[in-house]
Amino acid sequence: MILELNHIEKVFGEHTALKDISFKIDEGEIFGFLGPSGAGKTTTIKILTGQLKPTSGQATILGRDCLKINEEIYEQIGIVSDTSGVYERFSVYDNLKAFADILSVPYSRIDELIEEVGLVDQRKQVAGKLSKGQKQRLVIARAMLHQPKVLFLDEPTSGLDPTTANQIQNLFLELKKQQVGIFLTTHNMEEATKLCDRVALLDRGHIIETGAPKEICLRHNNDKAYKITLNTKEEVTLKDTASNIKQINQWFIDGRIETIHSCEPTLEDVFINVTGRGLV
Ligand SMILES: Nc1ncnc2c1ncn2[C@@H]1O[C@H](COP(=O)(O)OP(=O)(O)OP(=O)(O)O)[C@@H](O)[C@H]1O
Repeated sequence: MILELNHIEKVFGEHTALKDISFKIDEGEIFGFLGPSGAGKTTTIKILTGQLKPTSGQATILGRDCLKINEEIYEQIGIVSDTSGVYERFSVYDNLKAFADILSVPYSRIDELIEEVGLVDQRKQVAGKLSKGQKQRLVIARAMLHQPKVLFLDEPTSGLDPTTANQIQNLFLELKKQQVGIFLTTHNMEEATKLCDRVALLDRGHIIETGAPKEICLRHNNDKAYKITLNTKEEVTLKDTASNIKQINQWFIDGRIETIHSCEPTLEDVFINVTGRGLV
């Protein structure tokens, strides 16, 4: 077990930011924490990384109480929160070298990582002149420098174009193969569906659903329906009723169906159905 939260509550003054939060993350698992702004995602990361004390409940990371995280545990944690902390005037290589010195990581690891995150052409470029996506890769490389067992990714692809976001997401899938346990917060349900083994949907400090993305969507597939494109290019959506299924069968027999898809809800639909509000 890499992370475990048991009945965590966090109260700020009059405001309860987290209420009865429990989940576990295993090695090689990507766990997504999905919720709109203010839901409590960052507060959870702060509790898990020992930056904030919970009001009640217990949090452990790599077998140690999060309130007692020592250097040995910190050396096994990587955090990607935003692009602050990058030395703008240093090159990509020198940024990583500075952190390698702090973390006593051999320099051979720097080039290995530069290659892994796809910054070989930018190796000598100053960080201040990197694109947003390149800078994010640098931040990820920095978080991976000491080969942590746990990685916290707080909105890691927010503001990136879809192609860059996709490349960065693939990097996380590579890390998963290396058995890194990843805690990912995002507003982006497509990202969560692509990356996460399990997710928790967080609404105003409460977990309202948890499970594998597909499992959650199927659990909420109450109004089963099919979206069909006919060979006349006409598009129809039919509910799963006996007469509609008969009609669909007939269209198949007559060779009239060009495409057919089931219409199960997305994670965003589930969130809206349960809370009445969107994820963003
Ligand atoms: N130090 C603090 N003092 C008082 N209230 C706080 C503090 N930190 C967070 N909160 C409140 O706790 C709630 C959860 O905040 P948190 O930053 O965890 O949300 P979030 O889900 O990370 O949002 P975002 O996606 O915008 O980063 C919010 O209502 C916020 O105002």
